[in-house]
Amino acid sequence: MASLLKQSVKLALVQLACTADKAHNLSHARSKVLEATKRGAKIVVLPECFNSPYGTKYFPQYAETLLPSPPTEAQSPTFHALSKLAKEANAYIVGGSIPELVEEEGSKGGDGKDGKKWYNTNLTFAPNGELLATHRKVHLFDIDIPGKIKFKESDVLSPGNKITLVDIPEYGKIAIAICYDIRFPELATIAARKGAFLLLYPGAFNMTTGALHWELQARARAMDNQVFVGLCSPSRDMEADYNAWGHSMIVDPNAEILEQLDEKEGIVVQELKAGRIEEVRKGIPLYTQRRFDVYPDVSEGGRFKE
Ligand SMILES: O=C(O)CCC(=O)C(=O)O
Repeated sequence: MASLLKQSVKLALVQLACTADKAHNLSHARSKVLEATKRGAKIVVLPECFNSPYGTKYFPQYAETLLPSPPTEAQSPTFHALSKLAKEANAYIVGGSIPELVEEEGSKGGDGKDGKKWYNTNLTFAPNGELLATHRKVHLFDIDIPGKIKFKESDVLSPGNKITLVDIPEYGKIAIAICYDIRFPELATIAARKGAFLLLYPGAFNMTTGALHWELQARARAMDNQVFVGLCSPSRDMEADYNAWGHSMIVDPNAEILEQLDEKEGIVVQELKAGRIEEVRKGIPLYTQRRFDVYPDVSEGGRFKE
């Protein structure tokens, strides 16, 4: 059987200390990505909102315009910094996420936003500096756990509307989604059934749900789908408004944690081995045991019939 991951590859997750200074965040990200590629990484991931603080009040302030693509340097310094960096590092850069602004001319939606829409958007670049894919966070982080945490991204952000699968010719397909997206297993399952060997989630869980669900979600998505999973967080800053959980980690297709950081800044680098997915799937052959005569294949748009 052909290996889903065509050849072994080193994956790096950069758990970056993100500040309120965008220019600093970009140059700091550059030095950490170059550190990762010196260690042999060929795919390097940055965290959610790596160029800004995380919080609804910050999204409009830090947002960049990405369309029409390519944007000018003034419209999106981050687009250009990542594109240059991918070339310099000679690696695929999965650029975490940034707040994106889309202005629809002449449209005033009556929502007080004057035709402006903001998204939480990933940009992924190839080693030649070309933009390979964008993913706008599909599931917005709206939660309210009394006495613990209340967050409502949808106060400001609009949701994306697609599953993002990126075909990397030398390695195979990777899926990119953002943070809260991990809580929706259908998205992961569809990506895996469409042939992804790796699910990547730039994310910034918090002190409440991080402790409860971060590792569990990572291992669950790997276990359900028998693929590699990478979660990349900012490091924790107790002086910031939002305290990220950290604990970036890479999980293998058998749901074993290959490496996990603590809350401090750091880099995870691990080799994803070609053939490992097939080895795990041979041992526990879920892929040939599914019962699409009993329940539908969500990756084929099947509907449940009673
Ligand atoms: O799902 C969670 O508990 C946290 C999600 C989150 O922090 C985010 O989507 O940014």
